[in-house]
Amino acid sequence: MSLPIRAFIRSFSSGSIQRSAIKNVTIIGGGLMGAGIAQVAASTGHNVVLVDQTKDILKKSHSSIEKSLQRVVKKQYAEDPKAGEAFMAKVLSQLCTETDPAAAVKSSDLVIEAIVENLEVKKKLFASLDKAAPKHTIFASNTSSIPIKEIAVATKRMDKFGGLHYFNPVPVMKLLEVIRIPETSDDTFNKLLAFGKAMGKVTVNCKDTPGFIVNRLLVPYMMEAVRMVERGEATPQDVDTAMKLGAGYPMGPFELTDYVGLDTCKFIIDGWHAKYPNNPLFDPSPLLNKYVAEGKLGNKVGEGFYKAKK
Ligand SMILES: CC(=O)CC(=O)SCCNC(=O)CCNC(=O)[C@H](O)C(C)(C)COP(=O)(O)OP(=O)(O)OC[C@H]1O[C@@H](n2cnc3c(N)ncnc32)[C@H](O)[C@@H]1OP(=O)(O)O
Ligand SMILES: NC(=O)C1=CN([C@@H]2O[C@H](COP(=O)(O)OP(=O)(O)OC[C@H]3O[C@@H](n4cnc5c(N)ncnc54)[C@H](O)[C@@H]3O)[C@@H](O)[C@H]2O)C=CC1
Repeated sequence: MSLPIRAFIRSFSSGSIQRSAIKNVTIIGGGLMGAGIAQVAASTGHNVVLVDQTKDILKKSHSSIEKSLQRVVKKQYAEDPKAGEAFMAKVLSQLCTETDPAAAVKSSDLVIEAIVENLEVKKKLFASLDKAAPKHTIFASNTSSIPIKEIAVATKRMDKFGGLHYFNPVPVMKLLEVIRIPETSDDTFNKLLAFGKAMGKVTVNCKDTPGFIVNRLLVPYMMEAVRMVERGEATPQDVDTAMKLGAGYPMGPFELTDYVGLDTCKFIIDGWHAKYPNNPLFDPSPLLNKYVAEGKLGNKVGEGFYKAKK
């Protein structure tokens, strides 16, 4: 592990991370992102309720959190396994699961939504949460590509609405994009920034523009790599090798697409294409569509452009 990541993870357990006004956090969606956000929020002293549609899904979320925590603890507490066990028990004791979103937000200071990248589904969820959550509760979406304002209009608390965009894998990636819409109050925005810092993340302020900062640059790059293969100019393997060894990226664009999820990439690009049909950077890709139609969604299902390593 590189030193900065080690120091970052160490700060979880040493209590050196800043505190924020937000203590009780509800995370809706226990997939790739929601599980990671829940893990880091609980590791940094927050009480976390993780919500998904079924108990079976939540069992998988819990076991992925345990595995990821074990990776952290194995390295962090290599010389003191007992303290590692205590840390892990403490983190897990601050995390519970729930299938009823309305029950899960009853004493929540902050709700972070990390469900499927679909505007209508997100709006429906937030409209119902708006009725169930206390007045003071702040709402945030982890959307990769949907304008925050288009989600926020489903609620009557746009002043308490913003975006918290995390990066995969959440326990390792240090960045958090904090997005405000014109209606977001200064108080809400400052609380979101403080919460991000309390989670040990470095925050950047973003406007509600397509893809915020990172995805506006990263997704067109990933899509152009797919188009390069569609045009028969190179193989995925050669593109990945080239970008890792020639540009110093930790993963090539095809490895990264498998890691993010081909379905998520398709949701992003299709959404942007529908909104900005004349921008060639947002053109859909027949090859990506084919893989998604075949159910090759990436590492989360065992296969995408590559077969996932066991
Ligand atoms: C789509 C969106 O909206 C936004 C997005 O998220 S875009 C995607 C952004 N993410 C990226 O770009 C990721 C790019 N890839 C990387 O940075 C790296 O390949 C990686 C951090 C994922 C893995 O790093 P690696 O060196 O190849 O592998 P690995 O050795 O397994 O992991 C590095 C360290 O992180 C730790 N780690 C990796 N995944 C982990 C996880 N899920 N939980 C806990 N620890 C983890 C490992 O234990 C390892 O620690 P040591 O160095 O102490 O051994
Ligand atoms: N995959 C990535 O690298 C990143 C994804 N995101 C965004 O995070 C969100 C989630 O993405 P992933 O975690 O990758 O998806 P995922 O497919 O791994 O997980 C989504 C989870 O949400 C659950 N879900 C769906 N509808 C629900 C509902 N109405 N109520 C409760 N749970 C529901 C699903 O059962 C699933 O477990 C998306 O908006 C995505 O764009 C953001 C950053 C990175």
